[in-house]
Amino acid sequence: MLTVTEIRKSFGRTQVLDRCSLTVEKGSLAAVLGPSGCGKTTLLRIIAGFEHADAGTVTIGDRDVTALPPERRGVGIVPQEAALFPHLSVARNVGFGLPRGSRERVEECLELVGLAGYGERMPHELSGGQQQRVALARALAPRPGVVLLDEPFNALDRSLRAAVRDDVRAALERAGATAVLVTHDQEEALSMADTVAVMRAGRIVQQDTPAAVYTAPADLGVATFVGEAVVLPARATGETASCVLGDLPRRFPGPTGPGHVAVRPEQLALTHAGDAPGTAARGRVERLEYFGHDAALTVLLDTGERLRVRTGGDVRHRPGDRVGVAVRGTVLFFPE
Ligand SMILES: Nc1ncnc2c1ncn2[C@@H]1O[C@H](COP(=O)(O)OP(=O)(O)OP(=O)(O)O)[C@@H](O)[C@H]1O
Repeated sequence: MLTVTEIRKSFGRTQVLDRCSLTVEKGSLAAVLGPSGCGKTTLLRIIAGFEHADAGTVTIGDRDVTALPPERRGVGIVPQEAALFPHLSVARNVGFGLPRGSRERVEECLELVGLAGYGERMPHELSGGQQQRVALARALAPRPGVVLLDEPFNALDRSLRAAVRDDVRAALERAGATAVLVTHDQEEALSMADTVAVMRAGRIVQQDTPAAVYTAPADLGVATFVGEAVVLPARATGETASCVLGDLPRRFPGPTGPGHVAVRPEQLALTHAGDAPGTAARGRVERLEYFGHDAALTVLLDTGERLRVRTGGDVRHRPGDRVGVAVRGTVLFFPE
């Protein structure tokens, strides 16, 4: 288990981490998700020991490693680009940090990442995805207490990314590794991790399962950063939130007052204008983006707001059409 408690870090006058806390259960993968510049890399560097925190602690298992140098922490790192030694074979790259005569462990680690039999190849004979898996094998080889992955799929092209993600996830699972993945890609975080830690301005503002972060975001910022959301001014009473889309049931009933609702695009349904009873809002389709498996329609409401609505691949509305908008399910309300 990895525990990061109340870390603070400033560079000069700029505070980069502000009471930053993170917990990763043994054998699980946590994704640290946040926009560029929020402090993700600094947090990783502090866990690895390349950077010293101004305050706070880092514990791995039952060891407080806060004051230890990197080589005594038992942390493995997979950098953004594999950074293999080009003149060493795959096996020698993986065995680099191990005592002599560790051939069996090298083989075992290559098998973990699905590259059994590749030991004698040279790095340039591998694809980008295979190189990244070798980098993971190298990080796992000394049996580290924690593996840190710093945006490890950035250098890979899109078509390769999903497959390499699956391979890396499976290898980490087989190795029983406790791992932290840093990413600014929400789909990557939601699909790969056991928990997602959402980072903003040097703090983890919410850490929970992917489903909980998506369906019960801690605040409006998390709701809009993790997944798309249509945000509208609203007024809540206990059970409902009223906005231009009608009086909508709240997912979490709470106090009365002004604030905002967040509606996921897949909760919005379009009807042919006027023909559905109970339609609270009407407007006109402005734009259609077709993605094959689904599509997004931008609707300009008669009241002036714009909504982005997700529909299935079978699109029944065209730009210029008059439509009604209905909301399915419950909505999130955030008081002001
Ligand atoms: N050694 C340093 N000296 C001064 N400022 C630094 C240093 N390292 C990082 N910073 C600043 O700290 C802030 C956070 O940087 P960090 O690299 O941790 O963010 P990040 O979330 O990893 O961003 P990205 O996703 O773009 O890599 C930035 O404003 C950066 O300029």
